[in-house]
Amino acid sequence: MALTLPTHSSPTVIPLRRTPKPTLRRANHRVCVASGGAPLLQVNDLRAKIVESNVEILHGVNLTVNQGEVHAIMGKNGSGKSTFAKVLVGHPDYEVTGGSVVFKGENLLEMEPEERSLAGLFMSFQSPVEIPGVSNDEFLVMAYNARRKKLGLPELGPLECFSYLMEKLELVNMKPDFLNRNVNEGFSGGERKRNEILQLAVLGADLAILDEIDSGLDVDALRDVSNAVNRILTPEKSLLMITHYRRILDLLNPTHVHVMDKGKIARTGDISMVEAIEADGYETVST
Ligand SMILES: Nc1ncnc2c1ncn2[C@@H]1O[C@H](COP(=O)(O)OP(=O)(O)OP(=O)(O)O)[C@@H](O)[C@H]1O
Repeated sequence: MALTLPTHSSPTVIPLRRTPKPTLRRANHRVCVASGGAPLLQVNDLRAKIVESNVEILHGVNLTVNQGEVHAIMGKNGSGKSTFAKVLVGHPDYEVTGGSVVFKGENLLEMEPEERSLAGLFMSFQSPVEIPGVSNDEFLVMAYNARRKKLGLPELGPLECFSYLMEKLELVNMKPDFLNRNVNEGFSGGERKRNEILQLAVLGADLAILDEIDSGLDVDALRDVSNAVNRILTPEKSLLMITHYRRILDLLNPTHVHVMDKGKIARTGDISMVEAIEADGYETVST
């Protein structure tokens, strides 16, 4: 299923950490790639609509994420950030109506949601769902072994799985009791978010998409989650996070910050752009 990589006009930019003033660029302004890793995700003119209503939400998103980069997407409520993330993982509520998405050299849009996950795409949802009747450890072991199989690795037996899961629990600073409980059933909002990061730690991913992982977390939980994400990230792995808040950006140190507006990436810059947003709102950075 390998495809020729398409040309694209994604907003790859050089992070300007020493620039004293906020850096704002038009999304279609093409400059050099900063982090220099191989392209991992290439989104070109992606358009998508809600299946039920036929309303188009994404009106031509362009974005390139290279290996080792940390991207943050910000933007007003309702600008299309979560829709973009959900379209990337193949959520059935949306239909792609145009454009292309290449992930690790393959056409992502041709893959079923499960194939996308096995290929190394992980998404933590804004509101993680419960899976009644399935314990957290059963779910994690099943998903992890499926990923190992896809990678051509032997499945882990129960004892190996147990020690692997304990190591990951420690990474996320979660109590072992959470393994015996059904996935997210009765979990508080913050516990659900922490559990999402446990899933990421267990499964591993080439690209993790975290949709408002910081919402509803207390300060300690936010620090634990950020520490865990920083420890999971390697020079080959990348992160795409959606957030409204500066605090997580300071902890995860994005290489690129994008502003989504009306279903498009309207601006791309570095973390200094967040200062402008916090001072003057999105009007100064939207189209
Ligand atoms: N399944 C759906 N059914 C109906 N409307 C939808 C659906 N999905 C998205 N929308 C609409 O599409 C628009 C974009 O929603 P989306 O959740 O992507 O915004 P967002 O930028 O993530 O917002 P927020 O910052 O509030 O989380 C909104 O107006 C939303 O109501």
